[in-house]
Amino acid sequence: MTQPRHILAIDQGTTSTRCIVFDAQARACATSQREFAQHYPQAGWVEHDPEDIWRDTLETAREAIAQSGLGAAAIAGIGITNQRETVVIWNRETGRPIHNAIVWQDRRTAAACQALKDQGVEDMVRSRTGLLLDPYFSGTKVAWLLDNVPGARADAEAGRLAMGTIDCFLLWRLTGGAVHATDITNASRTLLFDIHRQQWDEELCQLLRVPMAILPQVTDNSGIFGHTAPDLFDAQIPIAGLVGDQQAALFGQACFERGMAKSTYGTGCFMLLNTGETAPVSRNRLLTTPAYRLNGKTTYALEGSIFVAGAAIKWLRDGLGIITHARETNDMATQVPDSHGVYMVPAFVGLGAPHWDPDARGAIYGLTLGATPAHLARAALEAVAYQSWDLLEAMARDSGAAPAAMRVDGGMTANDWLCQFLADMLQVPVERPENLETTALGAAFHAGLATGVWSGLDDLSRTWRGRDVQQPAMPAERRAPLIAGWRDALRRTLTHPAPDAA
Ligand SMILES: Nc1ncnc2c1ncn2[C@@H]1O[C@H](COP(=O)(O)OP(=O)(O)O)[C@@H](O)[C@H]1O
Ligand SMILES: O=P(O)(O)OC[C@H](O)CO
Repeated sequence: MTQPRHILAIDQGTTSTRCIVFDAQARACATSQREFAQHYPQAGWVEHDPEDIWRDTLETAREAIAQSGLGAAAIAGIGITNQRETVVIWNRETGRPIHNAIVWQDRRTAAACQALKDQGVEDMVRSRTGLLLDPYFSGTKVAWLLDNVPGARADAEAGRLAMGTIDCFLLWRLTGGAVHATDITNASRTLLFDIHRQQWDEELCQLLRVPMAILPQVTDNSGIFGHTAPDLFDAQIPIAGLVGDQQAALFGQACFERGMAKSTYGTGCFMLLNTGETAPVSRNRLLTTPAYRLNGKTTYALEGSIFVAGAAIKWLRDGLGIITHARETNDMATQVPDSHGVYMVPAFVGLGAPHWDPDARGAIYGLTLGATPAHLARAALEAVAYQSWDLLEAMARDSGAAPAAMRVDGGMTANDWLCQFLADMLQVPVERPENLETTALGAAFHAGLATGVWSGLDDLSRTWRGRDVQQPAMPAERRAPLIAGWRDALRRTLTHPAPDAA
């Protein structure tokens, strides 16, 4: 039989799960996708049912393989990429989760984070993990589960429970409970992992009250981590790539050189800048995060995380009912010459980088009787670009220079108007790739490296194909007052004064 040359990528995102089969030219040849339920048990809380995630993963994987016309035996490997920080705890014996997954957007541990800050440990946590004390990250969510599910803490201490981010949970299920492992990009988002020594940190585990017995083994991004259980597909497939979704997008965009950057516009927006082998501590409240580890060698990135991007467009549709489809916002934004002074600060779940204000809430300023749905839609899109500018500015201050270009991807980048406004605000060319599914592609790349479909990073770089480039075109005298208006709206929304920039 000929050597298998296709890869199945599993992209388990915040609102949907999709599986894509890629060929050796990095072209998608089959796709299957499902949206799944979001649970909001209290204001600021967000949960997912891990059984929904598992069911959708298995069904979409089977559908994509069937649609490709290939059998499972023709799949060289599976690459898993996932919404990061979202955490599940399950029983090792039964494999059943003890509670719903707590999602990255969930704010229930804001008080726990504040209590840790009051102990004066944030600088120590930052220097070891590259993160800040914010409910976004998994560690305080794990402690919440152990404290609130009856019997969980005792079970965890006795080694009966396992914890994992979604990659880890899916790897466990796909291997029939044989492998409890996660990769470095996911481990690094827990607040429990030292990104310099590259191991779980005993002191941090004690500080966050997480027993080390529940933690998974930490791996490179590319390697053979296990095989699918015999009853799942018509052949056992190696699981050969594991990577958090934003690091996957950086990899899928072929940003392998120091100084290259990408920004992904889905539910949230995540901008990552490759910093090479150095892990700089940000002076501007950005995160330092491993981008990938191959053969034990780590490449790092600076990251800016915005919690709400496309989610604001979803709110225009589902909350306000002023649009029927997200794509309508493109035409609405072009129907009006400007936002009519309307600014939206989409702090629906607090604000992430560079402000880190979990208590801020969304606001709309500048409403007059002349404001229309088109102005609101335009303000929601503009907010995404203004927030991106805040990140880029922080990155440029940290690294000495802005990247030469920004590679963009994610569902929102189908919006041409947004891409041009982004270029105008960022003042760098905005490059869209031919394949907008860069997250899934990044996971496929990792799995393909481990299974010999691709030979190395140069081979992967050759597969990257640009679709178009938006050049900055707005005159400075028009841009400056827009940014000033945004800054003013932001200042009115923050619950604490903006930290001084370094
Ligand atoms: N043409 C568009 N204009 C603006 N927003 C869009 C457009 N198409 C999709 N979106 C938004 O993009 C998001 C979906 O992007 P996607 O990358 O699939 O997200 P995720 O992976 O986070 O689930 C949704 O929030 C949707 O509202
Ligand atoms: O599911 P996405 O694509 O919105 O990504 C979520 C991020 O990984 C959260 O850190």
